[in-house]
Amino acid sequence: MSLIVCEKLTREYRRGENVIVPLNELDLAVEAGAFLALMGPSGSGKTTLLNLIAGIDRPTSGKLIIDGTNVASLSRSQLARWRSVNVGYIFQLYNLVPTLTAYENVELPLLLHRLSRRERHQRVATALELAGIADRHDHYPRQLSGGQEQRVAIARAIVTDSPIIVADEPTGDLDKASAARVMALLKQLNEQMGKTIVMVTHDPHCAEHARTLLHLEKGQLVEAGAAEKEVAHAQA
Ligand SMILES: Nc1ncnc2c1ncn2[C@@H]1O[C@H](COP(=O)(O)OP(=O)(O)OP(=O)(O)O)[C@@H](O)[C@H]1O
Repeated sequence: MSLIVCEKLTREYRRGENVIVPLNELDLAVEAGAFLALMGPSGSGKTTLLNLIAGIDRPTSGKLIIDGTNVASLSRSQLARWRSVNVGYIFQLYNLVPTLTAYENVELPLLLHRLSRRERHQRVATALELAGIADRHDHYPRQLSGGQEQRVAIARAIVTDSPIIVADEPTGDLDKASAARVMALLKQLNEQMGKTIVMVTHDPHCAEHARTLLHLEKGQLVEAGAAEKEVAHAQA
């Protein structure tokens, strides 16, 4: 069975008389271990889909089954708990807490888990090490470059060892070299640690690192990309 299954997944927003439908009866299956890039024009529903998969938002209708759990049926507190175990989120602008050090930012998601201080320390140290940013553990976000901030954010996303990582334009604000480093890191997490990654990107160079490429338009998947991409990888 697929790890993530969307069936007629729909999200509507109502503003007075107006109804916006960023996701419109979307069907999608993502296998465990996939590295999926989502592309599409602005407003096509990419972030909306990511937020639903991450359990930050809830669908208006349709099914969203992740690892056998019908995420839409969970209560708010169950969803928060589910999210803290299952999904790490990487944002375009990092979303680090400015008053906390790199170490403390990475430690934050673990405070929702029952762990001893020692276990927490081990996990934070491992995540910082994996993200290649351990030497900056006591720096505050303002003392870091964008690329370094994003690596701290990646450490925060992996510290709970969740099986799924979602990333919303993770290199959108980075220079070429930092972007390449972040993409190499995501690839490593996918290939060596088996993380399932769903990434939104506008950058074709970024999308090339993924194993499957899907296009969204007006809240629906449009064919093209996926099959070609799979073939290209198979032949590589
Ligand atoms: N909370 C909200 N309330 C009302 N409308 C929303 C909300 N969130 C998103 N939308 C609308 O849904 C549509 C899709 O937004 P979404 O952020 O998913 O697009 P996107 O494909 O990620 O775009 P971009 O590439 O510009 O980030 C947009 O028209 C947006 O204005």
